[in-house]
Amino acid sequence: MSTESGSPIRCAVIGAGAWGTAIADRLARNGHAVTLWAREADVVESVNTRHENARFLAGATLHSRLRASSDMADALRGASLVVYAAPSHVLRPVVASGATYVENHAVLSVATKGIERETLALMTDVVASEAPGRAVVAISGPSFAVEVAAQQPTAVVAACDDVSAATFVQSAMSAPEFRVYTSDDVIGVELGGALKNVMALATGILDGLGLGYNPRAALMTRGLAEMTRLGVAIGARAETFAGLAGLGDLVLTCTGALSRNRAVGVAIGEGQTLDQALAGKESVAEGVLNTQSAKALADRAGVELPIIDATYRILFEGQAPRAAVAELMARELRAERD
Ligand SMILES: NC(=O)C1=CN([C@@H]2O[C@H](COP(=O)(O)OP(=O)(O)OC[C@H]3O[C@@H](n4cnc5c(N)ncnc54)[C@H](O)[C@@H]3O)[C@@H](O)[C@H]2O)C=CC1
Ligand SMILES: O=C(CO)COP(=O)(O)O
Repeated sequence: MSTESGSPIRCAVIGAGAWGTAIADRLARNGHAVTLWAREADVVESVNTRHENARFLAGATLHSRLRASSDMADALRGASLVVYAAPSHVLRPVVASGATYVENHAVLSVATKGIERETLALMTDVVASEAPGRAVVAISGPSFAVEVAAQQPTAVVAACDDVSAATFVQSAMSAPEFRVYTSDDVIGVELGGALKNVMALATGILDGLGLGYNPRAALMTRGLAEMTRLGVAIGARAETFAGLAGLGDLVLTCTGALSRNRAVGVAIGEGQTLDQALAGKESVAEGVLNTQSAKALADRAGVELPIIDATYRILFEGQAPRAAVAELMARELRAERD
């Protein structure tokens, strides 16, 4: 299964939002033959004729070898590597709609960050259940699509319990400006990517309230403790949350001005409702749905997550952000390690 960097393979990237487009471009730059599946005809046209995804990644010049298609069979046939990058709420139907065209020998991978709301399944489990019989590798870590497309140095992690599948993805994607580590802690890597989006919303709310730097640092630190606590309860390793898909992505998304989740939080902290903050946006803020699924997952596992609960109350129960902050600060005093 191993691919030396430099031995070209056929790849399909399914989902042409900002992240799918940046990944497809990265693979094309490594010499692979890449087809990017997009559901929007204007995206296909824009990529194929102008080497740009004007709708979801405007301004980035894509490699001329990258081809887009709206035909799932065309994209998937002959592909040795398939990367799914549709948002979490539509990943299952997107994978299912192309499952019959996926090659038996293909390595599957998923770059979506989320927990399925209805089933509380991780994204690798969604892919595995809709296109069974192949290894599924989670790709996660601190990686704004626009910076990857601009070839700015980035490090991510590819996680699978099948080490050779993770190494296959590592070899196919790595480049001087794109460093891919491997991991066998799929749950930790996936949960880190899903939960940091909730923390980005929460830190955005603090920033929107104008509360300064102290609460942001406190929230990120205690947020990481919550992420780790839930992860360990469902089978992840604690140290994974100190890695790229945990702390790394938490720092990026909670502090980076490019984060869509953080921006939604800022708008809410400034006084908008959730509907107002999301109005007119075509891009996804996964943290919104993932606040619901993370809370449900924690309830099922019997784990206490005060910051995620507070975010839930603000987003879905109308609690005033300042009241939620006051409630968090007034919780019973305890030792840090508890
Ligand atoms: N944008 C980024 O910098 C990064 C995004 N991600 C993750 O990648 C995933 C995809 O996000 P983006 O690429 O940013 O998306 P985006 O926000 O740029 O675009 C939205 C995407 O959703 C698709 N979509 C909307 N409704 C759909 C439907 N009913 N059926 C099928 N597809 C539908 C659109 O076709 C489009 O591809 C998310 O889980 C996100 O958290 C991960 C790392 C970086
Ligand atoms: O996951 C991301 C970077 O790693 C992107 O975060 P946002 O979806 O908040 O922009």
